[in-house]
Amino acid sequence: MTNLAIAANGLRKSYGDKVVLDGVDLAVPEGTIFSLLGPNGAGKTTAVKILSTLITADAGELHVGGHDLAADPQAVRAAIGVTGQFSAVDGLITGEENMLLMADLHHLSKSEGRRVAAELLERFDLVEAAKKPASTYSGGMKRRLDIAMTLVGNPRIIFLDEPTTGLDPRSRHNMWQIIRELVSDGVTVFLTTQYLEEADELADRIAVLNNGKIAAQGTAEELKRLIPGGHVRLRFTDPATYQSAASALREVTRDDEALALQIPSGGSQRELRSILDWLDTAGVEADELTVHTPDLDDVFFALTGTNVPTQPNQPKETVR
Ligand SMILES: Nc1ncnc2c1ncn2[C@@H]1O[C@H](COP(=O)(O)OP(=O)(O)OP(=O)(O)O)[C@@H](O)[C@H]1O
Repeated sequence: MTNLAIAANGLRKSYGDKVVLDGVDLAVPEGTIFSLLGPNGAGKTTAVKILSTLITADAGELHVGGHDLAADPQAVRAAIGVTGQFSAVDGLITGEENMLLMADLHHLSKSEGRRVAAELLERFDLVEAAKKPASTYSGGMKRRLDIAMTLVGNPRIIFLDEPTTGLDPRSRHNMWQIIRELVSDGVTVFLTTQYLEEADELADRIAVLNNGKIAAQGTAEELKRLIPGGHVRLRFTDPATYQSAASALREVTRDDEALALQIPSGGSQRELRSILDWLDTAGVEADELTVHTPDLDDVFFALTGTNVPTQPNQPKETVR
């Protein structure tokens, strides 16, 4: 059996009357990336704070790194690293000084601290900036420094709370590469994100948190299979043309308001060709044809009824 880096059973947390986590079960195998996905206020940060010992749960059996969270929080702390939405970076001192401070906190000797700091600054492409105050760093550089600081203690499990929120696309891709490299070294990553694309790219398993409960859990592919498949959408501008197309193509879904028809389709070339042939035979000429394949956005919407921001450069429909 695979060892679990993180295991939660029946995790509960309320603030006053507000139930934030309402019996959450999580299982994260060692050396994998797990993504907790949820809209704003779903309780992602609360889950991270509990699992990283910053706050206590009201109920639940929780193990991190094989240690019981309630009985041995100190051992959990020694096994983990946390990079939160609010970074630990001190802007008044340089990147290098931040790293050395971290090395001191981990009781490394002066020479060992210097060696580790130099190695990590190099790895995260911060050598040139190392002697500059961290307040002058870009958002992406600050996040990289933050992760580098987290790695000083050589943690086996890392919690990354929304690590790419606010970063530009290139810094986001850099961060993804860093996360992949961490996992290839055997580290377990627990990642929270509002970006479906990010979970899709990185995570071995994804859990969707909604209203304090896990709405669904699985690989990206498994989650996509939970919702109805793709479709071809035909849009018309002339109501009469729309009506005659709708009666010619009887087994399609109608959207009378939008003058649109939807034909179920997996989106393969073969299927598209046969749909086009069918339309030609029926004499249907739509003003617009779009192919829609289900993605995590659809899953998220179906499960939570919430739209979340996607990347602007990710068109999910191809317009002819
Ligand atoms: N210390 C606190 N006292 C009272 N309510 C709190 C506290 N911390 C969080 N909450 C509430 O708990 C809910 C979950 O918050 P949490 O920060 O875990 O959500 P999140 O999923 O991380 O959201 P975001 O993506 O906005 O960071 C929110 O409604 C929040 O207002």
